[in-house]
Amino acid sequence: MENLVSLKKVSKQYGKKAVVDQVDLTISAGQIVGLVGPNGAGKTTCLQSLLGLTDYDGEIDVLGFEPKSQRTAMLEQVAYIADVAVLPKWITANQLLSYMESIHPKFSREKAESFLAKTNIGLTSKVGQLSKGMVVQLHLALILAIDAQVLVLDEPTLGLDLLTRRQFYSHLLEEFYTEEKCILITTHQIEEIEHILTDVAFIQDGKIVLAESTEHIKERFKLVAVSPENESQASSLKPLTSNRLMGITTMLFDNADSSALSGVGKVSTPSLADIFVGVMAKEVY
Ligand SMILES: Nc1ncnc2c1ncn2[C@@H]1O[C@H](COP(=O)(O)OP(=O)(O)OP(=O)(O)O)[C@@H](O)[C@H]1O
Repeated sequence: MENLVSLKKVSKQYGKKAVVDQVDLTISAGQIVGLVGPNGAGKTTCLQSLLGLTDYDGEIDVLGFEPKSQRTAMLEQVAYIADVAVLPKWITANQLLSYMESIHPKFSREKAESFLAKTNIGLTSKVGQLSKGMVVQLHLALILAIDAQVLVLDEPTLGLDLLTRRQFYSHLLEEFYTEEKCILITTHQIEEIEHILTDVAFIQDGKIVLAESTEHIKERFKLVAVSPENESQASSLKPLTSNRLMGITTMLFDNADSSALSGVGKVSTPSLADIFVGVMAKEVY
């Protein structure tokens, strides 16, 4: 697989604090990577570094460009939705399309219009007259109409209702994603994107604490509902976390022997959210 994005030992300090700390990450064509971490973990700073929006130490390569020194050329091939994305209230959808057409060589007005035709946004609608969800849809129409190989999304569905969030991700897969492209996405709502992710990177205190394909991660971690008589035996297998609810103890294991696990209870595959909580707990305690 062709590498589209790579970060090598990337760090960023604010004062004495390293908010991004020696981050290594590569993203290849066809990958949809979730960068997941608690508030203040360094997700946005990582994205800003790879978009050349902030200075950093270390090496970043995006489609052969160095973001710090070749930002303008790089951004012709990279599309980006920021969590603080703001469009001016007075502008109409039509004016926005014309503006994008005039500044971006890879923007297709036809694509944007066909996307907007599936929404309630008219070409004469002003941004100020749209709901929050509609503004995100308008933004998405602009982004999806750019023939970019790399798409970077920072909390793209923040503040949207469940239906609009689902719609956002299905549009993303249908209208943008192909095997030649990659998507890097940060979100707190991991349950909602786990079905579309090919890979996940967990970040805490600026450090990547786990980076794996979702396929491999689900083979590696197991959840076991342990019956009371097997609790001490299960504990000796060193679970990452242990939770008791209505008399049943559920333990999360990382790389434990599968026959030993099936000997102490009912084994199932955890969700990415379960794994995230387990890995973060291990890093904290
Ligand atoms: N301009 C800045 N000056 C000083 N500190 C900053 C600046 N920008 C970010 N930080 C700090 O860097 C750390 C990482 O912030 P960042 O926004 O990257 O986190 P995040 O993982 O995106 O968080 P969230 O999920 O809350 O959006 C935080 O401790 C934040 O306070």
